[in-house]
Amino acid sequence: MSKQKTSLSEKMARLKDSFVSQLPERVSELEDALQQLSAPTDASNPALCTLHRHWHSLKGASRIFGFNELAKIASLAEAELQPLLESDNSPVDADWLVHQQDLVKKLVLHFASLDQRDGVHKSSFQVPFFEMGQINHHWQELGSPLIYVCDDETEQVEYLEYQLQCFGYRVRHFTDVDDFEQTVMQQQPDAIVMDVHFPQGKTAGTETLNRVNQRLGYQLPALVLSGMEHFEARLSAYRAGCRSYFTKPVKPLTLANALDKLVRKPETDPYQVLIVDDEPAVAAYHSLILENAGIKVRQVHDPAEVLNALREFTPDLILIDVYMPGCNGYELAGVIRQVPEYLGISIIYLSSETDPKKQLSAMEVGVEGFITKPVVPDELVAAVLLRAERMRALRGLMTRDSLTGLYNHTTTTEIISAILAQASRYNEPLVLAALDLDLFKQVNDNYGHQAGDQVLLALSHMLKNRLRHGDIVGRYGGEEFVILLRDTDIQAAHNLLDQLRREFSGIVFSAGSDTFSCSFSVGLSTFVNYSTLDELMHNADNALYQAKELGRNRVIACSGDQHGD
Ligand SMILES: Nc1nc2c(ncn2[C@@H]2O[C@H](COP(=O)(O)OP(=O)(O)OP(=O)(O)O)[C@@H](O)[C@H]2O)c(=O)[nH]1
Repeated sequence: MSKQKTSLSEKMARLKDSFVSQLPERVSELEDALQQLSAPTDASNPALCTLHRHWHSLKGASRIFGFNELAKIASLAEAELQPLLESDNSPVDADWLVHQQDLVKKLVLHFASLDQRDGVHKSSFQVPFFEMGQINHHWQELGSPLIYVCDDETEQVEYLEYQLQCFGYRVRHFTDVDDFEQTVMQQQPDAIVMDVHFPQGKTAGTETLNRVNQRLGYQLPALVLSGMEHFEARLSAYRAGCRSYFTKPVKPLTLANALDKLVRKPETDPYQVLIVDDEPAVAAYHSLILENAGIKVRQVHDPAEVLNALREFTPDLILIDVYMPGCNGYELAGVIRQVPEYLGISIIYLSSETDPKKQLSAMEVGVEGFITKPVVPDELVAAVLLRAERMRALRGLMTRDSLTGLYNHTTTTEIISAILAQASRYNEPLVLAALDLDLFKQVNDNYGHQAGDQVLLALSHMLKNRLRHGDIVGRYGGEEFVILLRDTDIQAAHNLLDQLRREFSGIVFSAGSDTFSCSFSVGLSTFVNYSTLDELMHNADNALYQAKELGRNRVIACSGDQHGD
């Protein structure tokens, strides 16, 4: 068992112990509620509600921690309460009360028998469900993706290697399949571009790939780039796990897009979930399950605190318990839905309520689903991931530019403004770059709008691959981009953008039989404490204007900044 699994099961065992140690308190709460009901009063309903809440939550927690007998007793008691709750203020009869008290006694007896069995709650705690798949963090390494290109046609490959580097890939070239095999067994790349035909055989390339996959025990992300078009070559590629097959010559952008799909990093920001449950142990239990799947969780135990929590924590999804004191889950969902900014957040009930009618009416306040406790951990993770992914995808449609996938104008402005406010507080050095493609109208006019789109795609591709995770890139307008480089001074920003400028102008685009290149100009401005986004943009735009005036294809820093062209 891995270290992580051990510590998880330890945490789970601690939660279970804490549930057990709180049982006497739960029993006295039940006894108090029954005591109140036995006193002759007109207002029996609030006491009935309290009693119902105690039984209900005991049922849920007992099921979660595997105390089935306790859960059965609580469930029976809860069912007996139901008709009384549904009929307005009908009196509680003596027999009914005695039966409820008997159930509490039964609970106490069962609890005592548990306690006599030495260490039962510790040793009986099994967490086999934590054997579920761990998140693959293989992609999250720093730097540009590393590509192995295995092809014995040196000239063609050198050209391709250069082009892929312009798109932000690191490339290592092998002309011999044996060399490739030896290296790949020691260091695996992010993706492979493999030829099929080598001196060792007609399908030696794909056979090598197949063998490597078998030796490693998993499939490396790979695609085939071959001069051969026949079926045997394609079949061997498929058998080696290559779902993409390109015949030479291939456009560098086409290949870069295919590689992008192979090496695409999953969302680097973990999904965020807010759990609202008045039972700290139950909230902690669900929290552990989700955290184990790489999800970031915040717990709130008092419904009145939810709006405060939402001001600091932006969840993709909120999981709400239904039965809570003061404000039930349905009411809380309604309150959250009153706030327009939170209308888009998915809300799911996590409750032991199994009555389908109640579940259905609970969803009327704009709640997306009902997960019944006790949950199967894998199912909870799957349900949460599914909705969180959808939520992110919807958010993506609103915040991203549809052609390039970069932030759109509005979102870029919002994100950069928020970062500037933070940078003022921490004195973080920042540089804003305004980037504009040169003579782009001519590209469209000479080679067509589609060719122009390819240039925009290539540029955004390069920027995404080459900038650091915390940097912000947005498509500000048609052929204008804005970049915020964090924790960077003007000199370093100048060097980086100048390097990108040189590489980008080296990309060869093709339109029909024509080929062409394209360049861009950049204006830079530095962030000084208290400067606003408008000021920064204004300064960067002035510098960009100068760059265009001076002949384009250059990077200029705003004259107030130390570094010129
Ligand atoms: N293909 C394509 N073209 C676009 C898109 N958005 C804007 N454009 C084009 O970008 C061109 C911008 O042209 P101009 O503003 O005259 O600038 P320029 O030709 O790049 O000249 P300089 O900026 O002075 O170097 C226009 O022809 C727009 O139609 C787009 O999404 N796709």
